[in-house]
Amino acid sequence: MTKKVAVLTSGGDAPGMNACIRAIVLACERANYAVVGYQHGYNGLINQEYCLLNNNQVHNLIQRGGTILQSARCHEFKTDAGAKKAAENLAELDIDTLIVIGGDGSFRGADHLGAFWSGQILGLPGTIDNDISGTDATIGFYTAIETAVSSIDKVRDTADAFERIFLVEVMGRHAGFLALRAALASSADYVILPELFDNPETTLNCITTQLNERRKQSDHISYIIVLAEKLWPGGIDNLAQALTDKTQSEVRPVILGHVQRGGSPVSEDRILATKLGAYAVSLVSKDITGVMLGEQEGKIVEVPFKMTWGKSKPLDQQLVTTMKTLMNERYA
Ligand SMILES: Nc1ncnc2c1ncn2[C@@H]1O[C@H](COP(=O)(O)OP(=O)(O)O)[C@@H](O)[C@H]1O
Ligand SMILES: O=P(O)(O)OC[C@H]1O[C@](O)(COP(=O)(O)O)[C@@H](O)[C@@H]1O
Repeated sequence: MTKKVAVLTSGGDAPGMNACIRAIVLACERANYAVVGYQHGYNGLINQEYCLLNNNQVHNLIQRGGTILQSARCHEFKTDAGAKKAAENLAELDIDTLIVIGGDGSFRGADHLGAFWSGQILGLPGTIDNDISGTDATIGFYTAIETAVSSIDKVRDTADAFERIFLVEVMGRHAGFLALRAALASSADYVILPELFDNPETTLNCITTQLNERRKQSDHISYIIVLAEKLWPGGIDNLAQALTDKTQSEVRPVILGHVQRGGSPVSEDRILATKLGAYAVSLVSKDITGVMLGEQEGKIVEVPFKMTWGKSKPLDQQLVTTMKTLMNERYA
């Protein structure tokens, strides 16, 4: 074995992380590199908790959600002592390359580790939120959209049957990528996004105006509002109450929650994960470190870790315009 590669998954798990691990293991086997899987995110690095990976472990894996290495958040890794311990453990195992599959927090961690360990560190974007600068999409994003859309389709069935207003909260941490796409693809009536949120009163007035316009057209309407998480002051129940008070209508809140993190990855996530995983292994022994590998317009790009969380990634402006025309500003 000429090189030793380690891989871990960190932060919020995302569908496609397993597909990525599989690609790394198979590409390493082809290159005759040994592969170590650290478990429980950065906790595994600090506690020297690992397993050897070969093609037996990754057989029949590409379609499975979650991550066979488990994921976690790890406060100790943010300290110098934690990162130093991780560096010692990597040196003890003679690791040449560490591949971190995770979100922007995990890349801050990877960057921090680089101050204590001189081995090669590569990052692969894995999060349902798609909130990482430097890549058009993240592993898990497409599956989470499908999950949210199929759930909202079901909500619409009961919303129509009862002619009710429904609020559906989707994940995204502080970013609206998932909410915007889920709302458009499920033909929701209104979407409340962090990037465009003005204030509660303005938003309530817009929704009420829309409802009044719709009621002029028909006495029997249902109405679906998609809400990005952590956005409405006091949470989704407060919004439900405010809407009930303002419209005298029945409003029901639904929080999709962690359902959006699970399930079998859709083909776009499997392909992105496979492409980036195999490409990461092709960089082993090259003089490239401290970068995330992302995809921009179909091409793989190498983005320094510091650029992945630096500036906030903009929403697709064409989608925003479409959303405004067909949804939020339909009667403006
Ligand atoms: N500033 C930081 N310094 C060192 N490690 C960090 C830093 N920020 C995050 N991490 C590590 O990365 C882990 C995952 O980050 P988190 O933000 O929770 O998820 P994600 O990677 O999905 O964005 C954290 O639990 C911590 O171990
Ligand atoms: O699993 P937890 O700790 O409740 O975290 C929930 C958060 O994790 C996510 O599902 C994924 O976020 P990260 O990928 O940044 O970890 C967010 O959408 C959500 O806000």
